[in-house]
This record gives sequence, structure tokens and C-alpha cells, in this order.
Amino acid sequence: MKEKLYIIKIGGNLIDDEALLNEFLEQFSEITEKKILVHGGGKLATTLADKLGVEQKMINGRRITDKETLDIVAMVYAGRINKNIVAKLQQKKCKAIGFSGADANLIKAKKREHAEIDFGFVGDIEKKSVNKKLISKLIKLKLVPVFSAITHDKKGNLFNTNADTIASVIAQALSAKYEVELLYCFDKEGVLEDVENPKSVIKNISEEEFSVLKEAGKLHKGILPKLENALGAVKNKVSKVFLIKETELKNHIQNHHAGTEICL
Ligand SMILES: Nc1ncnc2c1ncn2[C@@H]1O[C@H](COP(=O)(O)OP(=O)(O)O)[C@@H](O)[C@H]1O
Ligand SMILES: CC(=O)N[C@@H](CCC(=O)OP(=O)(O)O)C(=O)O
Repeated sequence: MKEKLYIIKIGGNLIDDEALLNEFLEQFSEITEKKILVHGGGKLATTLADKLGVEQKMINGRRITDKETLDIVAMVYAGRINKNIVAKLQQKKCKAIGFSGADANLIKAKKREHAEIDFGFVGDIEKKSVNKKLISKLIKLKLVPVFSAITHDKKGNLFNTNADTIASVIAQALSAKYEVELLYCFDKEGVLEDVENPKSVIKNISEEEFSVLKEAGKLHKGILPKLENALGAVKNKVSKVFLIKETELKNHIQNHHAGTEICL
């Protein structure tokens, strides 16, 4: 039987709230199985860009990343947020080690090509972009890798890559060796039938149901790339994929499955 591995993704809302982040990292530290943390931080990058007067534009959940914006996101994701999370995890006796995709060539990306839109320094990744051997070795050493949303092309360029995609692709790559459970932790109870009603959690979503919800206009903004990445994971042999509320991590792990499960 394959060994269990949790791959857990957190985003901007949580990272911006110190008390909530602390509570989350406490719950994360208590997980006894092997684990990896992936973080975004889009909200903080936008705040800093606004302060610096660098206009930001998102298309299909992806940030148009010109050179100035790349400098900002590299500082914010691979620097400020990644190192802060690692320090907080060390405080909680979790042997965290923080990475960008450039470190030890862990995640190699290709510049996003699009016929009409120039996304700038945005990197696309796939299963084979991930250095799964080295990640497995780190995990074996009982280290807990913490990934930021920065990748590279091995030609000296850094790229900005959606953190939901990084979590999905790492999960896909490691599923050959581990029984991976991928958890997208965010600020809602799960995928909601009515985004204003926290009680309207949809328990299971397949590709077909995703299309129906999308057509019905029930999914907006960040939830779309999150669900696309979650579906990409189940289609590529990731054992379990859930979207859960950040504060429900411990509860979920203790077998009280929370939120929305993504199914084939
Ligand atoms: N049907 C829906 N169910 C849940 N969230 C939704 C839905 N439609 C839109 N959303 C929005 O998607 C957001 C999550 O995406 P995002 O903000 O990108 O998260 P993160 O930064 O954690 O990756 C929620 O906060 C919510 O506002
Ligand atoms: C290319 C691209 O869009 N990258 C994302 C990476 C950060 C991210 O994904 O942050 P959240 O998980 O907090 O949304 C961005 O710059 O917003």
C-alpha cells in the first residue's frame, strides 16, 4: 500500500489574517502524516503593487505579470510570505523548508503562450515539470516542503505561476509514489450553490456538474481556476481532492470530511 501524503494549499485571504494564519499553521503542524504546503498570496501582492503605483490586471484568474510585477510577486511570494510561514512552522516544531520552483530546480515552467494575450512572466507547468525524486527525498528526511507561487525556466528567468496549479501539479507528480490527498483550503465552507449562503455547500462535484454550475453563472472569480485545477488532479490519479474552509483542516483530517469533494 502507498503511504499517505497531504498536499495542502492556502491562499491570499488566510495569509493576510495573522490570527487565522496562526490557527491554520497550528492545525497543519499537528498533522502526523507526510505533508507539503503550497501557498499563494495574490491579495498581498496586489496591495503592495497598489502602494507602489503598479497597475494590476487579472485575466482568467491569472495575473498579467510584466517585469515590475514579477519583481513584486517574487519579493512577496518567495520572500515575505514563504519565509514568514516557514518561521511560524518552525516555532510550532514543524521542520519546514521553504522553496520557490527555482530552488534545486524543483519546478520548471514554460512561458504561457496565448494567441491574443501576452501574460508576461507567467509560467505554465505540467506533471513532468516537477522534480518528484528530490521532493520525495526531502519528505523522507521528515522535512516539510513549503512552496511559493514562483517557478523558473532554467534559462535564468523567474515566472509567476498560479498557486492552485502548483498544488495540483505537485499532487499529480507525487501520486505515482504516494496516496495523495489534495486539500484546497479557502475562506468558504466549500463550493456553494449560493455564494452568499454558507449552508449551501455542494458535497460532490464532477466535471459534468462543474459545467452545469458554470453555465448557470454560479461560479465566479477565484473559484473557477481552483475547480479546474482540482478536476485536473482527480483526472490524473490524485486519490482525493477536497475544497474546504481553512478553519476546518483539523476536523477534516480527523475523518469528518468537510467541504466539497471533487470526483471523476
Ligand atoms: N460558488 C462559489 N462557491 C464558493 N466560492 C465562490 C463561489 N463563486 C465564487 N466564489 C469565490 O471564490 C473565492 C475563492 O477564490 P480565491 O479568492 O481565489 O481563493 P484563494 O485566494 O484562497 O485561492 C471565494 O472567496 C468566493 O468569493
Ligand atoms: C499567474 C498568477 O496569477 N499567479 C498568482 C500567484 C499567487 C496566487 O495564486 O495566490 P492566491 O492563491 O492567493 O490566489 C498571482 O499572482 O495572483
